[in-house]
Amino acid sequence: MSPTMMASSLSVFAAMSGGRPSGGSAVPGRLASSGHQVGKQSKRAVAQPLAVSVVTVTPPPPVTTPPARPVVDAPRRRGGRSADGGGGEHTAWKSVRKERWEGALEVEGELPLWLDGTYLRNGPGLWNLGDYGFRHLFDGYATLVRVSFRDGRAVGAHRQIESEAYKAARSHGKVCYREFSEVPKPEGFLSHVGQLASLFSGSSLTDNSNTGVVMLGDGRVLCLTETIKGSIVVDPDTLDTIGKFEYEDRLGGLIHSAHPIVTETEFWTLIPDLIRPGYVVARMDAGSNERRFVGRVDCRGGPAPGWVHSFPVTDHYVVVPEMPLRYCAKNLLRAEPTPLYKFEWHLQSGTYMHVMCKASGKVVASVEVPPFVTFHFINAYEERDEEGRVTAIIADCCEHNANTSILDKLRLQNLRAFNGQDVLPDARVGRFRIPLDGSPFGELESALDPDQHGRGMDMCSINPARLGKEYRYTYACGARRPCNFPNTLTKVDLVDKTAKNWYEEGSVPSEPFFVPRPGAVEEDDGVAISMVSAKDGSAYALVLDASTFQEIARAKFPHAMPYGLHCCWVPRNSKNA
Ligand SMILES: CC(=O)/C=C/C=C(C)/C=C/C1=C(C)CCCC1(C)C
Ligand SMILES: CC(/C=C/C=O)=C\C=C\C=O
Ligand SMILES: [Fe+2]
Repeated sequence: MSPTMMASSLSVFAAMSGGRPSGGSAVPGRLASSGHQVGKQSKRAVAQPLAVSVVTVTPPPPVTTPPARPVVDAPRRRGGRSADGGGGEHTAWKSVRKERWEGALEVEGELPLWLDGTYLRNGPGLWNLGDYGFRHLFDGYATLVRVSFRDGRAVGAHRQIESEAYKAARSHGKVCYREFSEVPKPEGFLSHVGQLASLFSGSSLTDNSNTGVVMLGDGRVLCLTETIKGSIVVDPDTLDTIGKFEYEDRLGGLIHSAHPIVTETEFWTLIPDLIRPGYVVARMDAGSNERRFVGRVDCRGGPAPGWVHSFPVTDHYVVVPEMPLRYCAKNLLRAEPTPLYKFEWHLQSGTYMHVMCKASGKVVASVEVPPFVTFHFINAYEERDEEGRVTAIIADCCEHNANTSILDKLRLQNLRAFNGQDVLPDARVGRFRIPLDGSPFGELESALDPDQHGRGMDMCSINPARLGKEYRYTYACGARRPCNFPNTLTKVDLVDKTAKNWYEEGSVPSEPFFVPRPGAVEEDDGVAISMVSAKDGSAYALVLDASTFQEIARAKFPHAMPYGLHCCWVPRNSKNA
């Protein structure tokens, strides 16, 4: 690729800074259209549509399971066959077998009567197209799961999100957009040129919103990934894909943090700027589609901003992390994945934490910290002295001991290949202290002995009432060794520095999502809900008492369910009800 082409391709990854486009003229929200190039190119391919099973709505228990019809679960040419000694792959890593399903769930135990609303979980649940298997956990097409609780009963459902990327793959039987590691195969020189052109505009990037699901302050439910075009509005009851969430502003950028901070009144996001390395901090009011520029953080290291899958806020500040695991424009354009996919490890460039005042947009601290690797920040809060002055920001994250190998461990081949060996890299609750007195350095330490949670730590939640405030508990996935993936649920007490753990042999639990009891005063008064893929191929929503961390009930799906990522809670009395 010529330097000119590379420069123009970079421009589409620039976020507007200070209200002006930085280094490029593109307004990517406009350019990222329906993937015209992809459609044209795909016409030549032999259409290989995926079979789609019909929706099944079953009455309350007893539940009869309709015969599962494999739609997309065929032998892989790539992506790895079972290497678990012949017992078959764990269903956590097998593609969802039905396009959509709904039905009553059999409940074991007693669901609390106050639990009245809908738990939603998003995640990459479909990793196969015909006989082609995807490479990485993060590549899968989004599967949205719903468990609605009322009067001690539970109804479950799941459905594929109808992103452009998924619909194109379904009609053409192949990957048509750039996913986390998968890239559409070029068909000859001309289409290769077309691909480069579409990359420059951003139109070849995926809108496969397979990562998060959030309820905005106005009740709209949004599924998200790291591409801005992959912000998709869904109906939490039918799981219908309603349409794209259009950001009605000129902030630009093609990628953003997968985890905005969402409250009843606002939405905070980070938009990395790959041209002039930095981050734009933006805020959107509930009920609006317009992000407003708040401020900009310039990177202190280079050559690109650090990956910002998530970031934390306090009541008055936004914390902007600058990890040595940085975006890499060259890798974004490659056809084949590199060991760190779209990223590069730049230890020598330094590691920083920046703090921006929410009200003024001014950077009030920028400190160097020890290197770290995280996907997920847990929470942050303001440390104050006796006079009530803020002296420092405390920020906690699920920290992978500055080791990027976790990305490789999340390749499907590795996840499917568990043979009893302990191969999950150690992780911990990393606690940053960022002084606000102008000191150049911040601290990073383990918040508790990582052995308390088996040295596994990711996929965290907190009581939303403690967002940005001093807090005591986080719920996350931990480990019982040996394992190749977090296989426990853990409740971490950051004051006592202890953890309570839930474990069931061979089970793969997903993020334990905290739902507060209405009217609760205590921070841990509520439940933690996790979807579990069990060793025997069954799947259920596990409801733990968040205080004791003991099981209260499980609501069983009549069929297997794959692993999934993040969740949200839609209370029955929300604007959606
Ligand atoms: C599931 C999860 O945690 C992360 C998903 C990340 C994705 C899908 C990232 C996708 C990207 C592209 C498709 C191109 C631009 C770079 C990058 C943000 C990595
Ligand atoms: C599932 C995961 C990490 C597990 C490792 O311990 C990370 C998911 C990241 C995206 O949301
Ligand atoms: Fe995430």
